[in-house]
Amino acid sequence: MSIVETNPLSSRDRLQAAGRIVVKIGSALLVDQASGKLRRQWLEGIAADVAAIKARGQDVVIVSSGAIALGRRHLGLPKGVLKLEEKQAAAAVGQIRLSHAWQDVLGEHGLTTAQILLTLDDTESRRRYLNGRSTMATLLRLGAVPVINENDTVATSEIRYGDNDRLAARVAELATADCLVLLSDIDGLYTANPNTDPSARRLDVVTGITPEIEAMAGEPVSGVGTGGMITKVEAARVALAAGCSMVICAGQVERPISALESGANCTWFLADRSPRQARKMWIGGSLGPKGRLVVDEGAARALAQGKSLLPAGVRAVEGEFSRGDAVMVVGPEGRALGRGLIAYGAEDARAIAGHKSGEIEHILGYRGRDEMIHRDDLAIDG
Ligand SMILES: Nc1ncnc2c1ncn2[C@@H]1O[C@H](COP(=O)(O)OP(=O)(O)O)[C@@H](O)[C@H]1O
Ligand SMILES: N[C@@H](CCC(=O)OP(=O)(O)O)C(=O)O
Repeated sequence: MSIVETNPLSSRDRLQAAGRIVVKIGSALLVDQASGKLRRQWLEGIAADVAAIKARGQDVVIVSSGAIALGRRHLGLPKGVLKLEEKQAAAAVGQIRLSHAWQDVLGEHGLTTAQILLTLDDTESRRRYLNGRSTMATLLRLGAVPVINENDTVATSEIRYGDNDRLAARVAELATADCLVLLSDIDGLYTANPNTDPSARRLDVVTGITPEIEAMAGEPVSGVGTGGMITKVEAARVALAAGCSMVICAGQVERPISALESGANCTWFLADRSPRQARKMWIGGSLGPKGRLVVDEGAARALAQGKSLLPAGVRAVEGEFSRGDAVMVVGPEGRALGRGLIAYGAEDARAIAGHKSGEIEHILGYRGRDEMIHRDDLAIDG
């Protein structure tokens, strides 16, 4: 049975223990349904919450919906379901307003906002995923608050996440976050849709996405947003697999994250591994290696200590592969040491093998990564 009745740790403990938190905000919270206008005061409240988390030294990434809901009014589009091209046009108009609003409210707290618009391809294609990951890591290291949305204007139906719950889970994975907060119009997952079933009760904690949990979420709903509970449960599946715990709580209150920390109702979906462990399991287990790197004794020792693989320690590069592919790493006597995602294609890897990282730019004509395989992208055996 995967449903636990009580939550041994408080939400405050869980949120404060996280190094990196992704907060997903649905359209219905950001945009007033009747007027189609931005809910400015509410936005100021959430900005204050974000600033408080940042002040504790934690990283925050925001996944903000609302571009379509905000843009449609300015284009004079009718109420009701829009055609895809109308949604795309509305998103183009709404996104710029949404980003400005975030910049204003976060700027009040001295925070720098960074806009990232993603398409499904950006997280599903390994190469683009690695680029996104490294940009995200750099922004966070420099103290910015990334505000992310789907790039609705270019994403057509086959290549869309379609809802920001799943996008948020992919972002949590991309950012190696350990906590994903879904601010919703409801305070958690209920045993059935509480709007139609008065006997439905809210779960405090879920530890695995079983068919029973999926059945509770029911069918997707539509309104100003998209999704419903099923997309949140799917998001939980992705987040938990990435070692990121997820919480659903009500977002309508003035400072929803403060409210959560003060004990507001919610449902926690608890991960059973850390994001780092999850990533290593994924690299070690599910990716077929496309090539082999033979490393020297010094590099083998460094890898065993959890360090990155530098080009200087690579003696030979075998096989054909692209940047971001999985490769085997073997020691000087051919002993398998583990696997990793390589930062260079085969040709460039051969060119820089045996050279110091400082020579990369001179050899390749561009300044690539210092590491052949970064330690976060390595799964070393034993
Ligand atoms: N088992 C369930 N528990 C909670 N809500 C459910 C459940 N099944 C369906 N729902 C519906 O899903 C809605 C939340 O999804 P949605 O409105 O898309 O949220 P958001 O706008 O925050 O993304 C709830 O308000 C409720 O109507
Ligand atoms: N990317 C879209 C939002 C899609 C979406 O999932 O909305 P919601 O269900 O309100 O989180 C937009 O900005 O309008």
